[in-house]
Amino acid sequence: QETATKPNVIILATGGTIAGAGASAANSATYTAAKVGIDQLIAGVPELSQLANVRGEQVMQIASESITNDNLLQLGRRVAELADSKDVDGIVITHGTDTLEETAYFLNLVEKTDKPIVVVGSMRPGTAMSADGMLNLYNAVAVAGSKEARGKGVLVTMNDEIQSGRDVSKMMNIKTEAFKSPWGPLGMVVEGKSYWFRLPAKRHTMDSEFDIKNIKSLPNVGIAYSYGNVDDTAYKALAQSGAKAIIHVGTGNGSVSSRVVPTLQALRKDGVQIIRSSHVNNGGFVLRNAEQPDDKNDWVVAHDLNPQKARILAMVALTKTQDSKELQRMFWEY
Ligand SMILES: NC(=O)CC[C@H](N)C(=O)O
Repeated sequence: QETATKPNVIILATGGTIAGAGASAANSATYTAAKVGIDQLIAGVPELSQLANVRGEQVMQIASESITNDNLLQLGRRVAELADSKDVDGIVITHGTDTLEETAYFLNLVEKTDKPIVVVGSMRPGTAMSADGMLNLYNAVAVAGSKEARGKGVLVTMNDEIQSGRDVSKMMNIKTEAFKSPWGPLGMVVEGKSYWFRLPAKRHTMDSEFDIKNIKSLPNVGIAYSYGNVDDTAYKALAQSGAKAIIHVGTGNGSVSSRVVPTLQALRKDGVQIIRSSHVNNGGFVLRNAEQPDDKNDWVVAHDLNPQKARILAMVALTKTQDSKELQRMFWEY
């Protein structure tokens, strides 16, 4: 029943394991993602109605490894429309966990609202023993409906933690404690109540210079992974396929093999932006002019952003500028 005192929370469903179904309760890892519709998901957690007036909308029904830039834009535009509505107090997005961190960071950059936006998934399908989706969704609605969550950027609620959508990453599959941030969670949500401990320091949402309403399309940005004995095949192929920027997934401090350096210098001269990130576990901590002379090569560093998050920021940034110095500024600020 609708009441004036409860917040209005919209759940936008996109698929993933939180909407997954397996053959038996023992199937925690073997199942089909994106099977269950949003109305059924909401009906499965009647306690949601104690937290908020909840309404669901099926935006897509996919496993998140298959998300496209067009899907991202479609979701981003719908979030912006709803955030503009005075009948909406908070937005929850159910999402597959594989690319959840990318979508959360994208929305964190482009949504001009201080209303809570919470992205949530699960590691086990609803049909499994000890399924985690119900509680994760309950926590997401609790946070999205709370006043304290306003203005804190896009959030992710998994495993009782409130994480910043900018920082959080799927660090482990299978485990329900899959999502971690190198800088720690922002808070906890327990029995529908949130407990906050820190705030994001980077620019986001209201304070961002990017706006989904001004983004018509996203440019082609590719990722090339580095390792011992790497050659330049992948970098050249990405450039040939029209990449405007290449995220170099370097070793350690985003270092670049001497076998690849001349190609990356040449690609930059041809107009391709080269952005150095790292493949160390948490995304690393890549500093300018350490390991490689970025000033001389006119390259950019991704700093603490992992490669997939660096790709998101590069795409969004390139809708505004083609200048590598501006790009670098954005990589420090977001
Ligand atoms: N745990 C999950 O959500 C993974 C399922 C699927 N690969 C997806 O990302 O949608």
